[in-house]
Amino acid sequence: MSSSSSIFAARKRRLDEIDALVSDTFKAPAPAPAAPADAADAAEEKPLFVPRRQRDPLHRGVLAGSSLGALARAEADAAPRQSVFNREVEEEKPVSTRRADIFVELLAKQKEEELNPITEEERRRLEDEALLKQIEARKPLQAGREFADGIVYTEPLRVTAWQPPRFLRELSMEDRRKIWRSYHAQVRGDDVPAPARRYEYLKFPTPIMDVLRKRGIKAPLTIQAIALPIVMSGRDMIGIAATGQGKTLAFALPMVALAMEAEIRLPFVRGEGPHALCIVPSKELATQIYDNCEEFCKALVASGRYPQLRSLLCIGGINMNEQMDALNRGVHIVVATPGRLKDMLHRRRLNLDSCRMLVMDEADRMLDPTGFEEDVREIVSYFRGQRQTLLFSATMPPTVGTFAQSSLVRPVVVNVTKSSIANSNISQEVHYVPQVQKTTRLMDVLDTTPPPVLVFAQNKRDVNDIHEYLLARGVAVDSIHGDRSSEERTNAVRRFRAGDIDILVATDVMSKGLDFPNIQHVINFDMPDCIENYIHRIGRTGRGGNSGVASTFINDECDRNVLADLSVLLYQAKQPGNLYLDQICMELGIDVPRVVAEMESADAAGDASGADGDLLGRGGGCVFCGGRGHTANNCPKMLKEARRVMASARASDMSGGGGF
Ligand SMILES: Nc1ncnc2c1ncn2[C@@H]1O[C@H](COP(=O)(O)OP(=O)(O)OP(=O)(O)O)[C@@H](O)[C@H]1O
Repeated sequence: MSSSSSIFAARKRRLDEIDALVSDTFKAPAPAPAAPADAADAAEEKPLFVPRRQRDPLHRGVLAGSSLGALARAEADAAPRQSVFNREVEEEKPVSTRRADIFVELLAKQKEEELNPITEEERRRLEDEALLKQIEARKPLQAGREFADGIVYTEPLRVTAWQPPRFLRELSMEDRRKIWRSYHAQVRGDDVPAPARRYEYLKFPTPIMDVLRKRGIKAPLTIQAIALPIVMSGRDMIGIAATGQGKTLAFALPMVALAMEAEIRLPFVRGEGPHALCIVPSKELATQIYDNCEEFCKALVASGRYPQLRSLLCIGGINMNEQMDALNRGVHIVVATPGRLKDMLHRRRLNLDSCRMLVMDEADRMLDPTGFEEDVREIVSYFRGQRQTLLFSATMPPTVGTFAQSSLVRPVVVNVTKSSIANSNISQEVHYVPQVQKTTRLMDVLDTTPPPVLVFAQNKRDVNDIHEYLLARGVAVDSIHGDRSSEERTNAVRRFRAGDIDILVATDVMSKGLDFPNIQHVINFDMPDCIENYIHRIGRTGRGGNSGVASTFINDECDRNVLADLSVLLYQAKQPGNLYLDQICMELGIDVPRVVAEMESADAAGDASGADGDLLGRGGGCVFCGGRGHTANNCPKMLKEARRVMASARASDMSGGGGF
């Protein structure tokens, strides 16, 4: 197929999808039960109740940065600004009609493009630019008081008195750049502290050094060597490093150090704290980080030379009454998932009045408008003073990274993934497996490596089916997904960690941040719906310098754009290709070697330009999900989100409330 006809075919498909969405929107809701005559009269007199969030055109663009968001925002911007006291009364259009307007406009725009084509490249550039503008225009994360008083911080907050040893302080900027280059790291920001090649340079107390030694940790890994001096100096930071590269210590150690220094300076009285807050997307990850911090806190107090530090695990499913003692005495460190933390803040069981460090691990998920952004906004609104903000992740799509940067104070961005975002310790295999043969093929692939093995599937039902299938064959297996109780999830993780089971089957709930000792093999029973999740999933193996295998089943049911992303990723990571992936790329008109060459030359140009390049990958690929085999125009994640937003809008229209 020629490339222009394949582009046309792709466009046609997209038009069809949009047509389907539009016709879905117009679909009449199920007829309501007939109302009594007088009730019907009353309904005619009173305007229908429309929730406030639905009245606000911005909320219809909850999918910030999407075409939907763009159109909704454009609509909001175009509207004349009116004083609260001098407001024209406008006839309110029914919500569903307004939403339909957006789609009609979107459709018209697409059709016009069909009639007056611009070059593919030009169109992509314009769309990406518009998308990034939308993201940049998003309100930064702010505490309530900052918002009310218009406070803008311009200088970083010195949260500890720590300073680097003199010889590091005196290193010239040029020498610092040389060291970063020797680490293959890209570092951007002004006046960035020099990296520390040894833990001794970081001056952590002896009990902390003893714990590191006990864990077999001798020298800082790259992200730790670069990030720790930056974080300890009080700078806001975005740290991007491939999975399993030791990001946790880069923020856990400073959290403990900050809490320790604060407690020594001014001991807590009842009900105070925390000094440091870490929020993450899953309970399992929160537990893992909490355990990490606890080990350091316990070692400090056990030495008899340091005061006791109390940390709190704040996740759903945990009985907070059991932690009342710690809460009453004041907690120094809180590790939380957003839902439970919001609840604790609402009920004033916890406050952030003295919190000076905010950490988000898996930050792209935390700040993604389709993830936890709204929750994070609410949590940040509880802060009462300036804080140091640290964002860590293995992936950072440009839209999220750009927004994140806008919410930090003179941030330093550290990217140690270089051009290859896939972890090179992982051997990646891709198998074409028809849907009906997947389970039998799973047994074959399982036989190729020793346990422990993690199997990922997209749907909870598939996870249950695989679990039962393996159990029936006498395999020591357990499973995790969102519908299993907290207790079942905790047990499964504990048994897998302890080696009581060989195989854990899970949805993506387990794909981010979890660190199991020495996983040999990750099997993707299906291809995830975006390339970021693929990177996180396979990153459960090949961690901390170990090697591992990742096997992925693909077939005609997979999203072709995600397969194109995978093809680029494999080529970039110098992994064996796959004929089926090659064929997909050919059909989509994607020249994989050229895409990779362009990415590498953009990286090289960034390196050569020194301190002011862009580390958030805006040089190519999809600005919405970071995939390199497609652009925002045909981003599967965006399309999926559009469908989700439409479905929830329909549901709320039908129930008469809720909003997005
Ligand atoms: N300096 C070090 N030397 C050796 N091993 C280390 C070092 N630092 C961390 N590790 C080990 O590396 C493994 C991965 O660390 P960690 O979980 O922090 O990775 P990560 O970058 O956060 O990964 P992910 O992106 O998946 O969350 C852990 O088992 C950890 O104990």
